[in-house]
Amino acid sequence: SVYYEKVSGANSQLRILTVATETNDALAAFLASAKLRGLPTPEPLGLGSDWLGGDVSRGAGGGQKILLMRRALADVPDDQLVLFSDAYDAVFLAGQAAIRSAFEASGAGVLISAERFCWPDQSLADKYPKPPAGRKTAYLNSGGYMGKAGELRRLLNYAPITDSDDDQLFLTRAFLNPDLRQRHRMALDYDCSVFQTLNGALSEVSLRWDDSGLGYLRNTVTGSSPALLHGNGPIKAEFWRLTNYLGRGWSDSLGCQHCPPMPPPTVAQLLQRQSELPYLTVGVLLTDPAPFPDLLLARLAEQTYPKQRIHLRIDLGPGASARNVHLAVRDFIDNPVHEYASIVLNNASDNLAFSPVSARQILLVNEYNSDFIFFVEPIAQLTGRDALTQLVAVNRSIVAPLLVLPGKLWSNFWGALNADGYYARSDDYLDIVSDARRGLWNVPYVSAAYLINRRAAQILLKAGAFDSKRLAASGVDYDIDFASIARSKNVFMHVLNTLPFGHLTDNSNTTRLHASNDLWEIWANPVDWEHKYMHPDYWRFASDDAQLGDFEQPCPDVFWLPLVTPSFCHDLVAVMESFGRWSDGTNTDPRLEGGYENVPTRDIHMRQVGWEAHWLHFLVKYMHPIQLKLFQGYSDKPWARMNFVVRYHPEEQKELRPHHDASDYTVNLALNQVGEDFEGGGCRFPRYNCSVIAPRLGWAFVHPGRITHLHEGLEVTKGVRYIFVTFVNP
Ligand SMILES: O=C(O)CCC(=O)C(=O)O
Ligand SMILES: [Fe+2]
Repeated sequence: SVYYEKVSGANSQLRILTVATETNDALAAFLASAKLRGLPTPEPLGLGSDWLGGDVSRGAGGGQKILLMRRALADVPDDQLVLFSDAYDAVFLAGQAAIRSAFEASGAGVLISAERFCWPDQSLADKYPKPPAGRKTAYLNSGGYMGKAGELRRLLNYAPITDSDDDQLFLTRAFLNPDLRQRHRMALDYDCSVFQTLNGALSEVSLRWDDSGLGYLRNTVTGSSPALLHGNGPIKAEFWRLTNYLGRGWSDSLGCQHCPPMPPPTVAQLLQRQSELPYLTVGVLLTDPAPFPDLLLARLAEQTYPKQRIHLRIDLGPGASARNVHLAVRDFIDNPVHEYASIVLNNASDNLAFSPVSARQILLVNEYNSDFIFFVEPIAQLTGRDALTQLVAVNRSIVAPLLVLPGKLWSNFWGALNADGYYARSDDYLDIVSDARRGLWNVPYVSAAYLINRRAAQILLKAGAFDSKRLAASGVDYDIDFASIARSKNVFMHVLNTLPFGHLTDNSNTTRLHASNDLWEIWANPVDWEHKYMHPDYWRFASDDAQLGDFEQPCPDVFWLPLVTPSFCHDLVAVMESFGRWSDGTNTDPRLEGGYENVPTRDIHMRQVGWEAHWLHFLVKYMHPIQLKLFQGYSDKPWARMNFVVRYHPEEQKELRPHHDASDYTVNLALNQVGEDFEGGGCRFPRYNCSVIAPRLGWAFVHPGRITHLHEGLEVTKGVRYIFVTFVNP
């Protein structure tokens, strides 16, 4: 746990030195961890200067760190206690008293971090002294050491070193020299009392939380609670994952410690202080095919973040060249109620080179005035109205709202990486995806929708993250490439699930072929499908509570049922009209087995437009529960050979003579509106001298097909009447 102690004088203050040639999220995390533990602010050496120490993630290097330390120590009083730590992969887990007493207990003049692996010169491994029994951290790690300034200064000057020499080799050679080791009382921190290296030690550390919810580690081998955790070597993703729990993030007993304690601000509150709010560019990247573009845009328009602070950009790429995408965008742009700071449509449908990455690049180059850029890909559906507000409030380099494919474990973040840099499941992945753990999570990969702040965008742009030529040459997936550049630049990616923000759609089978592609999504994306196409009142009639008596009967044993939305009706008519091959309404019908239709209508069968299986699925999923209520004891799953849209028109077919249907029961669904789209029409049941003459859009009436329910289609006198007729269980 943490100690907040009284500091008696300047000399007794520990000084923490680190090397950081640039500021970034990793340095910020290091500094924040020191602050959280009440430690003096670490002093970064070399800020703003060029890093000359080589790429230490690939090979040896880092001598510049030693040189900077020598210079910094030159005028520090001899007996000042100094701790050195790497800056970009370390966090403090304890305060000054714990560090000081662990150092004193070690009896060392210079206490140095120890690790599992002998690096960079493995041939030195057998020159090392044997560690105490049971300790596996036998080798020196130069990322952390401490001692009195005088002792450190003398040690670091024992031999010449250059910027590009290896600092770990430099300290190793000193340690392996018995004279030097003794002279400076050098000791490796085998007990991990101060320094915990993580590489190779993941299974030896266990997460704990103190009573206040502050996270720390217990080393289960040594029994210590190390003061400084170092994500040395190739363990960065695991290291940063652990840090989600090592501050005041999420704890076992308190859960999410930074979730909004109060309800999020209302729209009115936001509007009141909107002039203080940062500007956002929202880039909607409709570059790939994806279902429900209309829902995506409508949900964006529902966001609480004030539109006056949003520059909206919509990019249409060649992959999204479907009729419904273009219609959705046109409807949205034409809607005069939007009050965005600006709104621009970039129609690049004909530009085959236009890709998600080039769309991002164009936006970033052109939109540097905004404080943040929010990229949305077409598979992201932001149902949570506060998503943008919350993402801006957490103010990170990159932050994604958690989006999960409904009913699946597929999401827009990864919790861990495998050795090749691809997906691996972290221990906490399922808890985060299921919202069992809510919070803000530092993760190695995000996709689909995320907010980038301006500083991070500049770094990534400079690093080539949006360079489509480089990307094409690399052959790597855009998202994976982007995340790996962000990681290499210490631009942190977070995923936020403090509130429900939305979900993903599955676009792996999305078609561009039809006039209304979303109808085809009934299997792949049932959640949005129901939202778009099921009548909102349907669920009341399908619920366990509803009974036969709850259904209106316009005629005896003819039942009204709210079934689908106006969008469904509109989309189905569009499919039929764009297909266009209406039957001629004569008795000869080559589509039928016998080739003869006794009571012909001018119609198109579902099979002809490739939507029969979808409708049969609909019947089983949505009509069966209704059937059980309307026709008690008749429990067979519904099936239908005849599913067709009829078109009545005064100059084509205008009516249908009295007949029985080839069905046990018939579903007759009104696809357009009497009074608006046509006049006349309706269905008359002569036995009861009763007609259904005011069909309701999206409602079906359901009636027995034979014996008692002889019926006729009444004359349409003006306009066009469309109905969708299904003969269930012929
Ligand atoms: O026009 C109507 O509503 C009746 C249609 C009909 O009975 C049929 O197509 O079998
Ligand atoms: Fe009929």
